[in-house]
Amino acid sequence: MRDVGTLLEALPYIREFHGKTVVIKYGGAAMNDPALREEFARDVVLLKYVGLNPIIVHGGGPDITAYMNRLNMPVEFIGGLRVSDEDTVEIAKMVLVGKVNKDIVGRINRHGQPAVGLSGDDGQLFRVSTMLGPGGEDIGFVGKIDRVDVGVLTHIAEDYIPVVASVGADRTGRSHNVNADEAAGAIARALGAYKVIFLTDVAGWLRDPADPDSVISEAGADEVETALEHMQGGMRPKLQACVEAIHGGVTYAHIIDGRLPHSLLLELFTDAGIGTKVRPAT
Ligand SMILES: Nc1ncnc2c1ncn2[C@@H]1O[C@H](COP(=O)(O)OP(=O)(O)O)[C@@H](O)[C@H]1O
Ligand SMILES: CC(=O)N[C@@H](CCC(=O)OP(=O)(O)O)C(=O)O
Repeated sequence: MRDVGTLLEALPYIREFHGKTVVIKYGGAAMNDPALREEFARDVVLLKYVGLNPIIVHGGGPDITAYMNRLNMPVEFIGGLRVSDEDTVEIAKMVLVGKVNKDIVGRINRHGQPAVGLSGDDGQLFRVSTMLGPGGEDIGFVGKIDRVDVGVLTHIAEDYIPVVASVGADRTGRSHNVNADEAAGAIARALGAYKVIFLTDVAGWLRDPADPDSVISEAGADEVETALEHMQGGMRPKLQACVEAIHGGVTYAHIIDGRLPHSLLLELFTDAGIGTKVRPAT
């Protein structure tokens, strides 16, 4: 009975989300654990089967750091963004496009839906300009997405699940490393997505980062903007991306715990939402 109850609980959500675009930022723990990687791919395939239009944007920061360590390269983050010289961008591109992207595409394919991997360069999906750190610091070739070619994504999404790696070039063709949260927010905004969902390695946005039980379950974009004035670390680009997505017309942005098996399905299809939900300002 419990199983059929779960299905019945999901039905109104399946109806609500049918045909809607959901941008999913895949990163954190859900990406590092092989069993969770497999479950994530299966969940995404299920979303496509029940009529949603999932667009995947992935990170891979820990993998980039691991390769930089192997090469004895210095690793530095400012405000959650990796300081990126030319060599760092090259490593980020190799790891994200060559390794992580293909792993995700392969898994989704194997679960029964064809996926296509893209970076900002493919079909000129997006163009970037060099951005500064939160205090106006020079952080190298870190890109902010200026323009997304929505046509490329909508075209591909008709038949495939797009899987986007967050590297792209500026108008002169110079490659930049883009934080994957920023990329997901910009893509959700450009597409006018219904939702953008960030999977990460904590339970959500925590009132006290040292207290895992202090999840803020719901916040307006205005409250998030105020908090951003004093925030550092990996949650910063995520919340920034939530605000930008909401300002761009995305209805809801969610930050959820990727360590929890099937967190994506729980967030979308059950009454008890998980993590942090960011809504338009009230
Ligand atoms: N207020 C906060 N709430 C939650 N996490 C925070 C907060 N402040 C800083 N963080 C840090 O942000 C991290 C998540 O960002 P990040 O490591 O970039 O994740 P991902 O790889 O999923 O993009 C958390 O593991 C935590 O260490
Ligand atoms: C500029 C910048 O910070 N780029 C990120 C890109 C990957 C990423 O965002 O990965 P996660 O989502 O797993 O953190 C980086 O180099 O780590």
